Amino acid sequence: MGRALVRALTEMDGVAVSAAIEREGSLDLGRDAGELAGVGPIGVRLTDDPLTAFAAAEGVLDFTAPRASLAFAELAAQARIVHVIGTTGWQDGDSAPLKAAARHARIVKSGNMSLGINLLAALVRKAATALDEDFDIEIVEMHHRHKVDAPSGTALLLGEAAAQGRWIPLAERSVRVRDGHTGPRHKGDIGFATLRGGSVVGDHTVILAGQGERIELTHRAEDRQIFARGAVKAALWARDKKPGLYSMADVLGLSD
Ligand SMILES: NC(=O)C1=CN([C@@H]2O[C@H](COP(=O)(O)OP(=O)(O)OC[C@H]3O[C@@H](n4cnc5c(N)ncnc54)[C@H](OP(=O)(O)O)[C@@H]3O)[C@@H](O)[C@H]2O)C=CC1
Ligand SMILES: O=C(O)C1=N[C@H](C(=O)O)C[C@H](O)C1
Repeated sequence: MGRALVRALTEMDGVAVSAAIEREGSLDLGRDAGELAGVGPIGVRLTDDPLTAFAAAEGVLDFTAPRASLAFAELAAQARIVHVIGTTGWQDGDSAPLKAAARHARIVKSGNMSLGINLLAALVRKAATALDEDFDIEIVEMHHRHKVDAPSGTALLLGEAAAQGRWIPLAERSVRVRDGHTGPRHKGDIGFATLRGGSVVGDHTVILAGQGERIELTHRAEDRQIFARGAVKAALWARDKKPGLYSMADVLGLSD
């Protein structure tokens, strides 16, 4: 995503790359971020010094790993800047430190930065409300072979939308793995299925399966630039907002 973000930042108006961060020891440190992203040199060399980078920036676009994003949120709070978090794979205990950082930083966090998925989430919420528990909800996702977390952040976002539509807590009703003699499906559960392989950018389908009929709502991401452009849009949106924890639905005007 780092390369996609640099490409988006060089293509879009009103933004510029002030720094690009890699981990200590990375072989790419010192290389030009634009050259790595395939857009030619932009005069910004990869650094492993986030403190200096954050101090000089108005916002940070962060697609890394939960531990790194938590550390970056603390730095964004100290620098009082915008922090856009696309990272997925969060654990239960991660939300408290993020909320603490959002007292000073303007944080936009979403498992998916695309317009299409956030619109799909709104449709799923509506469908889950309209169709009662006689319609079983299952969420299927497929991603490229390099993805390390499951279910995807997007699948969980869509599951949350379905749970909101049904007024149920997702954590208590989600079934994330099935194996062996599982017994019959429990009415009202929200199931997840994960596929991994090849170069798939990101496919998500929410199935509402009833007796004798089935609705399938699908989004297929074809290009990672949709996530990068969404992240830049989120940063520009958050620039004049108060400190807080926002979602991509807030950015796109899709929240209730
Ligand atoms: N919300 C959205 O719309 C989207 C979210 N994502 C999510 O973004 C994340 C990244 O995805 P992707 O780019 O494919 O993954 P990659 O593994 O290709 O990239 C993650 C990068 O973060 C770097 N990184 C990890 N920890 C640190 C650290 N402490 N300091 C500096 N750099 C660090 C990694 O370095 P190293 O290789 O050295 O570990 C790596 O270069 C995932 O969680 C993915 O699910 C992806 C696409 C869209
Ligand atoms: O790792 C990815 O590639 C993606 N991750 C996000 C997720 O976990 O949902 C968003 C997108 O689907 C691509």
